[in-house]
Amino acid sequence: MPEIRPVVVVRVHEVALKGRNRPWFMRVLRRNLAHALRGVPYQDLKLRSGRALITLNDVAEWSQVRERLSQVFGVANFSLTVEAGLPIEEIREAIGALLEAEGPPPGTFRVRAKRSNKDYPLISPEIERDLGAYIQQRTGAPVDLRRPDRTYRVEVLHDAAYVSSETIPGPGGLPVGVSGRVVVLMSGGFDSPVAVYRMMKRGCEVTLLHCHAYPFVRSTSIEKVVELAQHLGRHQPGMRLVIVPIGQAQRQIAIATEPEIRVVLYRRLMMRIAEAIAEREGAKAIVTGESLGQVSSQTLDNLRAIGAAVKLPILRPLIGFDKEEILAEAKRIGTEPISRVPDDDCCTVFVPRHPTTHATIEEAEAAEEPLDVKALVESSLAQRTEYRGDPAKWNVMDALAGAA
Ligand SMILES: Nc1ncnc2c1ncn2[C@@H]1O[C@H](COP(=O)(O)OP(=O)(O)OP(=O)(O)O)[C@@H](O)[C@H]1O
Repeated sequence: MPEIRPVVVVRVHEVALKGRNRPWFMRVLRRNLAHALRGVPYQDLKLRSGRALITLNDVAEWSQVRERLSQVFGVANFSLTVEAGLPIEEIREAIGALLEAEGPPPGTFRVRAKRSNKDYPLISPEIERDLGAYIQQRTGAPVDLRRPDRTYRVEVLHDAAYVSSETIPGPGGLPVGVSGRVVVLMSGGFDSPVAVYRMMKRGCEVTLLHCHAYPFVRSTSIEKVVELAQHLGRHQPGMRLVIVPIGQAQRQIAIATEPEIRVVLYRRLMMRIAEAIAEREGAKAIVTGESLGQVSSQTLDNLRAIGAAVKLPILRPLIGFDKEEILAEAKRIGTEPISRVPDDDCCTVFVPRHPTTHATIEEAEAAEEPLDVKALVESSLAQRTEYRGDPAKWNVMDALAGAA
């Protein structure tokens, strides 16, 4: 019996592998896998034939690796495998080792073979027949090609073969980093963290931006956003968070403008701050957690008046979602318990109970006329706190000191 070498085979969707971007795509995935596996002991992580192979020192490492891989976008599925040499006898032995470790199939079984090594002397159906006969002879289990109770998978690469019995679905999506960077406007609420998750799943690196009115209101939203960023940082190497106090700017807006339009003006201020940060960060779009008609500030008219303050595209991944759908996703991705903590929304300071629901761009621009908008953006930005590096080391006190 050969020594069992446990190797986790990580697979990506075929479609993502097409074209000239493939090597780069795989390198980004490799970086993200290494990030997800930090602190977990494993022997080696390498790329082979459009897969990532993680060699473990011991099968005992598997449960931790399995848990971490479920956080890595771009992973279609993965399996714990036994590595074998290329000769069919060695692949048989590896199947034997797998049967010894896991026991016989729970009922019927089939073998599925796939060759990236097209020079291999046997074609896939021949490999399947050979190994199927071997398993049958060893265990007596019957073959069922249509609806087997267990499928053994064999992947023949150029320098080794890998056999496995369980395929675990990954989160799918694209590796974080292949789609470019966005700035996400992040409150402490339920929606924006879900918007962050959605954008990361489509391959975007995110810089989070939180605006707050501390010390005019409590600091809870800042604490929540730092915690949310730490939680979401599991998916992205190099998470970034920028915290900007806008209480002073809001006060100046409140002095110079009618109450009904202030929420729209606060949002336009946030958009401009986001655009300034996007420029510094090399981000190509601004993202919000807005969903149409959810609250009074999210009517089509107001979204238009708010969006007109900036030139960058504004992406709203949740625009067509119901609150229940967003909440269900927030629970699934683990941000709901953090978002649930009550906080003070900075957009409610100095505003009436019934703000306008149908602002026009002209009204917003006219209301801003007495204000030096550029100076408001710059003075707010000057007080920002930037968090980079390992989110586990981020300290809320830095942002509070910056705003005091
Ligand atoms: N203090 C803030 N800092 C940065 N962005 C914010 C802030 N408040 C709101 N936003 C952005 O505006 C969007 C709409 O916020 P609003 O408070 O109107 O709705 P919401 O449904 O409560 O959203 P959320 O659940 O994300 O707070 C948020 O999803 C977020 O993208």
